[in-house]
Amino acid sequence: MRLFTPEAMREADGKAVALGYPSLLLMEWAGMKAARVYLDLFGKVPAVVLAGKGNNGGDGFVLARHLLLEGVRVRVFAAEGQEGDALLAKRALLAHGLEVRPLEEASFGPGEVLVDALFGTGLKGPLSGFYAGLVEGMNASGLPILALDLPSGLPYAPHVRATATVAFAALKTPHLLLREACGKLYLAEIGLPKPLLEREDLPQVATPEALRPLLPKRPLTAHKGSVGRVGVLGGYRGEGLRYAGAPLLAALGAYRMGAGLVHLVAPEGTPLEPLEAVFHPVSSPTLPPLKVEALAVGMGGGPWGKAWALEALKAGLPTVLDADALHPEVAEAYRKAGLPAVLTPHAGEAGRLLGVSPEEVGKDPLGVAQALAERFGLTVVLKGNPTVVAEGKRLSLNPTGNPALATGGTGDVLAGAIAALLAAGLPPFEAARLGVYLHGLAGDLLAEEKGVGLLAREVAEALPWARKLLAEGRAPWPFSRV
Ligand SMILES: NC(=O)C1=CN([C@@H]2O[C@H](COP(=O)(O)OP(=O)(O)OC[C@H]3O[C@@H](n4cnc5c(N)ncnc54)[C@H](O)[C@@H]3O)[C@@H](O)[C@H]2O)[C@@H](O)CC1
Ligand SMILES: Nc1ncnc2c1ncn2[C@@H]1O[C@H](COP(=O)(O)OP(=O)(O)O)[C@@H](O)[C@H]1O
Ligand SMILES: [K+]
Repeated sequence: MRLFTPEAMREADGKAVALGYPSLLLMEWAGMKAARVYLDLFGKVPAVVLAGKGNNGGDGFVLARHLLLEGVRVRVFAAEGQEGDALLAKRALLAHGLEVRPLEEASFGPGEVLVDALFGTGLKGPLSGFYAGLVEGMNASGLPILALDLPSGLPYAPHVRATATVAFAALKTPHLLLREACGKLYLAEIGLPKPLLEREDLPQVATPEALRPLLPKRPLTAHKGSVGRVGVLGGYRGEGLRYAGAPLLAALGAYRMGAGLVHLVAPEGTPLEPLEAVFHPVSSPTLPPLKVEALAVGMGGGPWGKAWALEALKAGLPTVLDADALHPEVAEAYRKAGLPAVLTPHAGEAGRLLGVSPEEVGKDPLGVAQALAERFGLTVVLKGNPTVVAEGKRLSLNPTGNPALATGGTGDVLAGAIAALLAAGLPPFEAARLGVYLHGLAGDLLAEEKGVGLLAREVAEALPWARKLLAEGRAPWPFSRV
């Protein structure tokens, strides 16, 4: 599935029309599907539809007509000046005898649901004046808001903070990058010819359908030496902060992602856990001879991080570079060696790699992930919400994961998990996408069951559960499809 920009969406709409597909049909399906979502979420609670003068407003008129037909009390306030499909949709509504009043007279109160049909993909620049005030009033009302296509105002401020959003035809960039504003996300099929949605030049959204075939097979004859062995190199012994558990969590992540054997190379004195690992206590960052197919390096490495990574380079294996191994000179060395390495920075580490602030990273995660991938010629996992995976020109956004994962050690688990998939033979981009997806899904399953307060080791323990759901075709979609 591809992530559309508003421009790409307009192009697809335009192509459908050029093929002879009537655009009014798209609008009819959009409004009808949104009405269905409204009924599912709010039943017969009275609706106040706020419609702009563009096609987003047109979707609002269609929704109003369908709600009316279902016996919902609807009040409609609309901007003046509709043309084309939006005007036809307005006339169809008027034919049902409903009054459409000027937007300036908009009023709403307790016991009503607001439908935001003000602006969609046609917004140019931030809202100001009357519209900014209207949007702020809608948010301040505390009433539920169903946004059509996009919460109005996005990607700028101010914007509507929706309870739920129905995205039409495809997910657009703000749906994933500014997800907080969207509330519960629905993706509505509105009848666009399918080939128009297949755009290889756009970023991908990782779907269960696309990832399931990547799951490494486990033949009957599998043994612990045949399904992927992982070496974990990390930890630090000296002055300053010590994350002694970090490499242990990576080892756990690797095992729980299906590794046959995990070798743990860590400073003397590191707890000998998990029990299932093969331990190699060392007095300084060194690479002992290991029979493994992939490495995870840097977790808890502190001042040893760089040395761990440069030692690990000698193995010439697919490697996940995490945490303290994430330095420009390390990434450069792996690029020169032509090794399939996966960098797994969070915003702070990505900023360090590129020489920008974490805030700058947060403003443009897609651009930053791509810039890192191009600069170092490696695979990049830029962690956050959403996590972005980049390699060359390819970009993939991960739809799973939630704020319950914002707790110490979950990134270490991820590094080990991706290394296990590399060891099982997946290419780096695929290992990264699948690892990130399953790690996020594990977090989602746990959050659903327990809420906030997860431990990183529990996330590792939930990886087989996530993997099983995906393998059986039962992985829940993070967005409802209508
Ligand atoms: N064939 C299509 O194009 C379809 C479009 N659909 C809907 O149409 C939407 C896009 O429609 P439009 O392209 O008409 O655009 P919108 O309806 O999103 O908004 C365009 C209107 O907003 C005004 N405007 C733009 N920026 C503004 C600002 N900063 N302050 C105040 N006014 C501003 C423009 O002058 C224009 O009147 C989609 O989001 C979707 O909801 C759906 O009906 C499905 C089919
Ligand atoms: N708000 C959030 N939504 C989704 N995922 C999150 C959120 N916060 C953290 N995560 C995930 O949790 C992990 C945290 O990794 P990281 O910051 O490296 O932690 P640590 O260094 O403690 O292991 C990443 O996979 C990240 O994507
Ligand atoms: K809208």
